[in-house]
Amino acid sequence: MLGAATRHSGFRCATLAFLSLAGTAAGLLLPATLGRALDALLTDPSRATNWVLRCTALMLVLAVLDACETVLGATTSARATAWLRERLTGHVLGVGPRVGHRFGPGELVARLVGNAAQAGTAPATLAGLFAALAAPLGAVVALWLIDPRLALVFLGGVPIVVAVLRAFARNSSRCVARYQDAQGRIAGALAEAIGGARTIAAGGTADKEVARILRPLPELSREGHRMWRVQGRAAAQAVGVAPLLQIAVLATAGLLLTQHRLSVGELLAASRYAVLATGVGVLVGRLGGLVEARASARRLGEVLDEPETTYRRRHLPPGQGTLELRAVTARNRDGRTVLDGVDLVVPGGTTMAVVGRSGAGKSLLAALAGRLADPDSGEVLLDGVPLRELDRPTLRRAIGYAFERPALLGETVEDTIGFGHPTPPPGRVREAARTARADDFVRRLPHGYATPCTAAPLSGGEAQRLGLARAFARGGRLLILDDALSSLDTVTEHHVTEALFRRTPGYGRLVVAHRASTAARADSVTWLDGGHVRAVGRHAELWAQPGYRAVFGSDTGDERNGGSS
Ligand SMILES: Nc1ncnc2c1ncn2[C@@H]1O[C@H](COP(=O)(O)OP(=O)(O)OP(=O)(O)O)[C@@H](O)[C@H]1O
Repeated sequence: MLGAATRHSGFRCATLAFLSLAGTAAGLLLPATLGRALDALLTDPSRATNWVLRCTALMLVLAVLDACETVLGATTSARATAWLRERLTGHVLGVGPRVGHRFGPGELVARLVGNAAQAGTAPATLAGLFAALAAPLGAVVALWLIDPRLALVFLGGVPIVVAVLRAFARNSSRCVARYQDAQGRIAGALAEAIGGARTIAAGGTADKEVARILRPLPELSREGHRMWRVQGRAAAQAVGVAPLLQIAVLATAGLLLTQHRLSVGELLAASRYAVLATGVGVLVGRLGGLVEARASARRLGEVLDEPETTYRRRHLPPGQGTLELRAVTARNRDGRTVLDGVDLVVPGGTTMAVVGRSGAGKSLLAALAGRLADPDSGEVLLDGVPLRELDRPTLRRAIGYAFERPALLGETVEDTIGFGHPTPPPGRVREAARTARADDFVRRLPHGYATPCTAAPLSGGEAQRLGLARAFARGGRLLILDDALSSLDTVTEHHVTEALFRRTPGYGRLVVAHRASTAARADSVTWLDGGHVRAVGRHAELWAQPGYRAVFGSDTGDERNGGSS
């Protein structure tokens, strides 16, 4: 993941590394130039101006390079973050609902926002790290050039510095990973609570919820403190070692000066190179940044590892939306088999209701029927073609969905009904709204169909009618309603199902139903029980069985005709 982000910012990263290295080179030249200027001032003042001017030029170059590095570093991080977020968002939507089931919306948002921003700093940090490494290395070489003994004295203390840095990288990466996990859990619980705000308010459990959301807080605090301790320890050890090394180099340089092997200027240069060579503080900072970026990238990588749904290139032959499930087995995310070898045919041009007790797998079957999920084994076919072999536009044009709680996406009410690709023409949107019995209430909204969704507070039934209108407007040869009629009043439900179930040739309908009235109007009913299809038949025939009646919470025959006749 880090490699991909760095490759994406390749040119900027290379420029940044070049600027950082140029800054390091200028920084390394400065002590030698200062030393020369000092020697010239002491021995031959006529040459001193020249050296002083060189020192001034180097300082100017350093200031300009530093400014460029700051701007380029910030924009490189911003661009890498934007690229990561775009890639991740595309991937999450490409995988489909499965990824939401695995990570939860809060955790995904935390990764997409927080972790992507941290991982996005990696290319700039990496470029800076090279420069931060080059400075001490260059300083040691400079010490060697002044006098090899100075470099040897310094190198004697290097193993301690390396040990400090290694311990820092190892310990801090553990703390950072745990810290980010705790952050993700808080975000996940918060998103759940926001989604369930009504339930929490009704239950009067706000305080308990706050406690639940913030449960990982002590762990967060513990890991945060541990991180500071690791960083503090590394800095303290570095601070302890650095002055000792600097004094050793300076003492050696002083000795060499008394033996006339070094000039005063070289002593000055050596003292500054000793400071540069022990500049572990910058390295610790850069290394810390890289550790955080790596931990974040690991969390993004987990999301990207979730395989995207793949499509093939087949198209559909002419047909009326015949749906077929062949030996379909599907498990939930805990590995429990929900549907076990289900065989089912919904003949084109007919309506089939799917009924069963809560948790029987009706919604899962609806998801498999339109390839919102793939079965673990078996095959789902539309007009004889396996769904896995269809190309995406063909699949999505052929199958329309309406859900129990439709998401009202789009700017206006008209947008939300026409949501999808291609956008249906306005005439079709109105017609679909009339079929779904949504036209009346939409026209009563402040700006009718142009009312922004945010300014249209809708009841559950109204939202469901917009969801139904969306499915009708999109058309297609198979329409799947997953409990999409549950919030409609019985009169509206009657009208909608009449319009929907009217023997309209040309497309099939699969309707997850909880009400006997809905099942009664379908051409046939599939009764799911214990992972299997227990029976397929007409509602009136199945009603004779007590087990079937119990699905609707009734053991009397009163609802035989759906209670609506
Ligand atoms: N798209 C899906 N992918 C994987 N598992 C799913 C999917 N939809 C539902 N499940 C799982 O299938 C099991 C049955 O849930 P499902 O929602 O299908 O039952 P249901 O019969 O529709 O229940 P209810 O009438 O209460 O809505 C659950 O364990 C659920 O987590």
